[in-house]
Amino acid sequence: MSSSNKELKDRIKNASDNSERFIYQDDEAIEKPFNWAQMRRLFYYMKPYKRQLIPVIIAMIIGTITRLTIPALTIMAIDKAIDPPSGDPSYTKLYTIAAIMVALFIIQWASNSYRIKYTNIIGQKVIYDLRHHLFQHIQKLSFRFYDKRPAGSVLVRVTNDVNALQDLFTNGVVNSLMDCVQLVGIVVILLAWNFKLGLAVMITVPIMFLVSSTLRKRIRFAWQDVRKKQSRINSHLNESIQGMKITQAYVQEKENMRFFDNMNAVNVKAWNKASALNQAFGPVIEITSAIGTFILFWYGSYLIEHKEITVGLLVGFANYVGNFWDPINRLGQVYNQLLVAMASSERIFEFIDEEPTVAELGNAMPLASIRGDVKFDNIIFEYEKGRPALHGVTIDVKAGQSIALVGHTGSGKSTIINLLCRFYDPVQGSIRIDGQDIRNVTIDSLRSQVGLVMQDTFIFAGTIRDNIRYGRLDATDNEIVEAAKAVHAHDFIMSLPDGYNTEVEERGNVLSMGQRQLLSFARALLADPRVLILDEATASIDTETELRIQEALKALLKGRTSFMIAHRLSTIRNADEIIVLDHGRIVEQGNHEALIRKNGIYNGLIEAQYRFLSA
Ligand SMILES: Nc1ncnc2c1ncn2[C@@H]1O[C@H](COP(=O)(O)OP(=O)(O)OP(=O)(O)O)[C@@H](O)[C@H]1O
Repeated sequence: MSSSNKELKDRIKNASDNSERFIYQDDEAIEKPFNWAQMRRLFYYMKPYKRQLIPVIIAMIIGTITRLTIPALTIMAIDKAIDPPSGDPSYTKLYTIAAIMVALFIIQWASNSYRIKYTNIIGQKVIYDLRHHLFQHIQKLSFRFYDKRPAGSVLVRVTNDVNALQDLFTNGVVNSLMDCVQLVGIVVILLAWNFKLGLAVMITVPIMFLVSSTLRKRIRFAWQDVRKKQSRINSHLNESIQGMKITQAYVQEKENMRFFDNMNAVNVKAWNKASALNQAFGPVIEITSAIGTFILFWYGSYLIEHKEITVGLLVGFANYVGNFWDPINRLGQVYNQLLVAMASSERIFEFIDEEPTVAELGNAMPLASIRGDVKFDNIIFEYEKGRPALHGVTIDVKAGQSIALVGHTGSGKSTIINLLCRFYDPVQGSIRIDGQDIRNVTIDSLRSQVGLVMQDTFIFAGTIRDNIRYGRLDATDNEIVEAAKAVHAHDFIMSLPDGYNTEVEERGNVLSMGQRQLLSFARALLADPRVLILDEATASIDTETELRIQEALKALLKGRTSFMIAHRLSTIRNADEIIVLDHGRIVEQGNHEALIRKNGIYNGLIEAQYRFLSA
């Protein structure tokens, strides 16, 4: 429901940042001082397009020369053709000058069009390269990097920060070069034609510069504030949408709305302020340039009276002075862009300079086809210095064996699988597959032979078929169906409206938990890894699905070495070996019967968690 005008006005007036419930990290680039080293680094991205830039710069020079020539022709038209000293107007001269002017306008138009078109094309290529480089790099970064940052902040750098450089690369660089040439050209011409009048006209330049830079600075800060507010709205929206189910479940809609309204109003308030400042800019500039024009005509007519200049020259001066403020204005704008670009590029380079903590050795060899023997040798690992998550874990697994990892929450089960996939490297000890230390082999060759089925099955937006194919992109449709059949997913897929062509949304919200599990099994089976890691879903499912999943698991695990973070008793029971973890240590090990007989920690865990199932 919309609020009344007065209510809305009051809300905007009283909106305040301080009433915020959550703290959002500001992820918008503010500005940074100019930094040459960074600028050089940015320009490095333009290097591949050096040759393409040459015709653009030539077009820019032609455009500038023609622009500077046209007012000179106006003077000529007045002083030599319309009102020559002889007092006898010459139409032939006038037509010739007019024809030259038309030709120059056409040349100017053509060169400007060329320049604008190609600066945009080159700029977009540079932005493409930069985004490509950044994304390529962040894909290589290790889990430690992502542990420290919310996904949103990574996203902002790949999108907003790169976008912030767009203007600089597409228009900024070439246009400012053009503006500088034009400014210097005008100053030289004006002073050469009439030093005194030139100087008089330029008195307003420092005033204009001072006024414009002060005002611009305030406008810049005001818009930055708007962006900050908008980015908070984005963060809040992102969180709200993701947490919508919880909001509705806890009936927090009203509170959420109140909070959102405040943010919304804070944003409008900031926008109003920035926009008011923006509107003040135009008149201030116009008044200053009007003062310049006044000086020109006042002093110019004085000089005409004293026969120091001609009428044509005064008209020419007026023309040039008119062309004077635009470049000054644009240079001010580019300066603003540059400061924001400094902040954005600093943030981009911070990511690009980040080295993956799990690095591939220079002489790493691809891991040859493995059998699947896995050995953890006295592994010590810590996520944060001084807080070990694993204290000397040794596990020896023969190819084809299935291992169930059990233990209380936080006992180190996921850590073991993180290390086996080499998402992190141990602080001490080694992990060997078929006798080879996994640090000595290429990461791709390792991960392509170690399959991972996560608890939170990730379903991508696309068809069911594409989602299964993600396991092996060159799999045929037939292989996909075979994999689905093997893990008993075929029947439910066929019952969907379009079978394998059914479109599923990102994260697969339309599929049930069990169905998602089966899809991820099919995906893993297609990839056919020798070593399989499975983080079993914790959600309880009905007995029929449970049975189907157990059947599917059997098919999936057959002939593979497997590590399972098992939550279901049926899965744990079927494992060849159960490893019981407690606070990062292996405290018990053996098969289900042996461990139950032992009547130790495992028995306690099973008693506590699965009593109702095993009864
Ligand atoms: N990214 C991380 N950064 C810092 N500490 C972490 C990180 N991930 C896990 N830990 C810590 O390491 C320890 C082991 O965690 P791990 O995730 O391996 O436990 P888990 O047995 O898999 O638990 P759960 O059953 O709840 O998933 C815990 O104390 C946890 O707080």
